Amino acid sequence: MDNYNLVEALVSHMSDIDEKQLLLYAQMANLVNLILQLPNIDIKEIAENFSKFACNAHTICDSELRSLGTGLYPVISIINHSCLPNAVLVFEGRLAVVRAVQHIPKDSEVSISYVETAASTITRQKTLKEQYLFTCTCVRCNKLGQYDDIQESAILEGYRCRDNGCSGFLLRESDEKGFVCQQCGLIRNKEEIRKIASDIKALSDKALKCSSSGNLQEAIVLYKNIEKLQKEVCHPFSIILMRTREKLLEILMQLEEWKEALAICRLTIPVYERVYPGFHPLLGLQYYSCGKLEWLLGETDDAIKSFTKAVDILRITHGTSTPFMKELLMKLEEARAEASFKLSSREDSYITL
Ligand SMILES: C[S@@+](CC[C@H](N)C(=O)[O-])C[C@H]1O[C@@H](n2cnc3c(N)ncnc32)[C@H](O)[C@@H]1O
Repeated sequence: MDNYNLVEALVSHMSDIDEKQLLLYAQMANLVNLILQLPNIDIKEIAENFSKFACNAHTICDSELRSLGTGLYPVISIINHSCLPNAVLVFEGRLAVVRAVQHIPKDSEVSISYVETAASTITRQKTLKEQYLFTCTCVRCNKLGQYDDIQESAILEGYRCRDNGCSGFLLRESDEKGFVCQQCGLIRNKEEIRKIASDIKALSDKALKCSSSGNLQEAIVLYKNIEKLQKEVCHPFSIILMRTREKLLEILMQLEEWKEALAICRLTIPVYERVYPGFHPLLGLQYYSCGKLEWLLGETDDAIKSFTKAVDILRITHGTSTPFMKELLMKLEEARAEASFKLSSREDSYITL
């Protein structure tokens, strides 16, 4: 590396990590020493670099945010985290690009998110503390414990009301026997929820085994059953239900079950809009998937709407000059051309009649 002095300046948190982790880094450093056999090697420095890597490295993704590996970008590592960031980090090949997703006033700090933002405050804070060793005090985290934050967490990771027509969220009853809907007051029995949760767990274990062993047909059946059970217990805007649908979508796409895939993709959109608001790349990409499925299935007008929404977001997060964006813009143009061709053929047939 030409600019090792930048690595030297990175935060390592060596004094904050626990003994078990320290020992692991020391063992890894010894292994490096054994392999390299260099004279004057500083084992402590190598151990410290492992620690630096853990809290400064970024996941390198392709344009569709599929993970490709991990890399240390010392200049990008200057950027702090926020759960409501004003910028995103994307990769163009190996090149790391930070793009603003909102107006950033002069002299204010640029922030990106180190973690999945679609999670409750407690979950986000736990991940940040464990991996990056700090307590986040961003605008979202500062609401921890306030009614809005409790409501948001209960919607994202909690349970739904027993009445299917009610969109309320549930909180634990003071005597811990069940959960009370904060909208209609209905009580949901703890045992009923526990039973469904344990059925979901058993099915999830099986589904995971099936999908990793390539038994996709069986996996689909199991994920559909999981989705059915989760719909009974999870709030309609639950991210747990959303993750199951993402898994279903992924397998349906692999099996080329386009119609069912589109139905599932459409179900995820309102949840994505809620949990990835503004110019979030994941929302843009979900619109893009939706558009591709609609176009494939001949639903050209809907495809144009979805591609347009994808372009509106992804031109901000991904720029407009990458091959990925050029392909999306071309698809939008082709869909528009197809729609006008369909329209003119319809008009021609009216004239003939
Ligand atoms: C990639 S570095 C960011 C740059 C770092 N602040 C520095 O000065 O070198 C990640 C580390 O920065 C600190 N950090 C990042 N975001 C933070 C935030 N929102 N609040 C407090 N500390 C933060 C944490 O110590 C974290 O482990």
